[in-house]
Parts: sequence; C-alpha cells; structure tokens
Amino acid sequence: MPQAAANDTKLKNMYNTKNDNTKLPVPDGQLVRISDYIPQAVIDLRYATENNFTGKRIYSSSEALLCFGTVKKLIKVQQELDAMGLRIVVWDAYRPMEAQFRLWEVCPDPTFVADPRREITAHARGNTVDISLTGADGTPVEMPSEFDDFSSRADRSYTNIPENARENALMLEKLMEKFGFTGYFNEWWHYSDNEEYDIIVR
Ligand SMILES: C[C@@H](N)C(=O)N[C@H](C)C(=O)O
Ligand SMILES: [Zn+2]
Repeated sequence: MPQAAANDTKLKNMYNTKNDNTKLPVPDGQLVRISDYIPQAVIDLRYATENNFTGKRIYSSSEALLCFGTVKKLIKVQQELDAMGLRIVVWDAYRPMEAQFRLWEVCPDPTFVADPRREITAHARGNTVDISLTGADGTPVEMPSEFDDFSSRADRSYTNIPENARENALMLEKLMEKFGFTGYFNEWWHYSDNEEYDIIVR
C-alpha cells in the first residue's frame, strides 16, 4: 500500500489514546492532547509560563489541546515535515475565553489579540494553533520574528526580514494551506483550520 494511503487508513482507525480501553472513535470536536497524537511536536505552551508578552502565567495547565479534527490535519503536516527532518513547535493551541480576556487586558489591540467582547475567538474554538518549526534536535528554524512580536515583522508581507526566514515561513504556510489551514495576516505563526467543530471540552 502506498505510504499516503497507509497514513489515511491509520488516521481513520485512530482511537482516543487516553481511553484506549473503550475503543470509541474520537469525535472531531473533542479536545485532545496534541502530544498524544504527534509525539514529535515540541510543546512550548508560552501562556503556561511567564515567557509571554504579559510576563505572567495565564494557563494553569501545560497541556496543548486542539479539536481532534484539527489534530488529524496537523498529523499530516508533521508527516511531511518528518521527511525534511523538521518538527512542529506549538506555542499555543486551545485557549479558554477567560484567558483571551486576560490577554486582551494587557494588549487591547485587535491587530494582535482578538477582541473577546465581540465573539468566541479563534483559539477558543479549538481549531487554531500558533506554530513554528525546529530541526530534529530541537534547534529553532529561523523565522521572521519571535512569538508574539507585535510589529510589522510578524506579518505575512514577509518584508524587511532575512531571506532564510522568509523562505522558512513561506514553506510552513504552503504546508499548512495544503492540509486545510489558513494563516492570519498579521501573525506568521497563527493558523486556523478551515473547518470548525462542535467543540467538546474535557
Ligand atoms: C495573542 C496572539 N498569540 C494571538 O493568538 N492573536 C490572535 C489574533 C488571537 O488572539 O486570536
Ligand atoms: Zn494565535
């Protein structure tokens, strides 16, 4: 069987690894731990640390969660990266609305933080991820800016940045789009799944 078909079969047969004894298929809207399905991913959940633009720990848990439907797409992205010796870095994933309000208090600028008073924001839908890349040994791949660099360096015009950084960000963008994600113009790291799910929070 060709590799791509084998991977699809594996995805279709995927079960919730946490409750494996139940053998129940996981609904696409179920929030699952990314690391359960993509062990190669580097989980660096910044809002679970003080290393973020607020300088405070916003999340009590360091688990990076996404809807299973979105994780299935991210698995395909990682499978292509495997062949290049690269790993995804997850800087943020599911973000509860309370956390969105805390980020908004510190940076009430809708260019860089979605306004939680207006809508259920993208990260709170469980289908949005803040992502970068490392090499196989965890060495960061050069990108246009640091995470949450709230300046024009972060936008997808990819101007006034080193050529390598532009090429790397564009490679990631092409791959994410191939598997059903759309990037947010003002932040090269922020991608939403083109599908939305009826989110099931554990
Ligand atoms: C705060 C930043 N990491 C981010 O995710 N911004 C977008 C616009 C959001 O808040 O949804
Ligand atoms: Zn984001």
